[in-house]
Amino acid sequence: MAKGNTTRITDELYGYMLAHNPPLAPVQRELVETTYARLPDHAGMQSAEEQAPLLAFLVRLAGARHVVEVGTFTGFSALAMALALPDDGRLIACDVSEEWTAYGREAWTRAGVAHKVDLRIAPAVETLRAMPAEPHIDFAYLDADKDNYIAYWEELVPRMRQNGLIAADNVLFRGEVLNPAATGPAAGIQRFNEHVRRDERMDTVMLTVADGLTLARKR
Ligand SMILES: C[S@@+](CC[C@H](N)C(=O)[O-])C[C@H]1O[C@@H](n2cnc3c(N)ncnc32)[C@H](O)[C@@H]1O
Repeated sequence: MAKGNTTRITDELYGYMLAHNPPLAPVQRELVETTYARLPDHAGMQSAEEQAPLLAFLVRLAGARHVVEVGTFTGFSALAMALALPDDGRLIACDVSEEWTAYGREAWTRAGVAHKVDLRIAPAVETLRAMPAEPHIDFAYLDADKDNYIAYWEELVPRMRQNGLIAADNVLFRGEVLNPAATGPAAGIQRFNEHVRRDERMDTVMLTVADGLTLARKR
């Protein structure tokens, strides 16, 4: 075992970690359960439970008012960020699915945060390109189609204000990043990770949170 790789995350230890995080609000828990009950074939796309308090923490740490999410699905990560935003904060949530994001709309309304979420149904590259070009985004969460991660990154980075944060999900892609013959989304993540590593506009750190999470700060 490599030095530093000291703690194997068993199910029991994972449960311990969750139990020592802020608990999900009932509306968050219900959204997780509804997603798994209604969309069992797709629910694995939902961000991991511990990412909800982490995203809320990062939104608050960044003092964010302008947040962008690329990949909303049934709205779990958007709900966590919207709950953490101040009342005049705005989250632009990008997705292509009316069907999946409808679950999110319902949960955001029940949570009393729907007024903070501006859902844009369109390919996310188009939504990002239509946003003001100057640096104004405080926090961005990247969690959509992996082949386009570099395109999303290139639209986001110039629009991030100094010290603004980007969190990119699935950067370990269930370990497939190690596969030299990887194709499809895994290869997209491999290219993205190399691209990010060389980007001198941002400070970056890759973490073994959930399926791998890269955090980046605009210099
Ligand atoms: C991994 S899921 C997002 C999970 C979500 N962040 C959550 O925690 O529940 C990826 C989402 O990206 C969306 N997506 C895929 N291609 C897209 C594109 N070109 N533009 C915008 N959204 C896209 C899918 O519809 C899907 O809802």
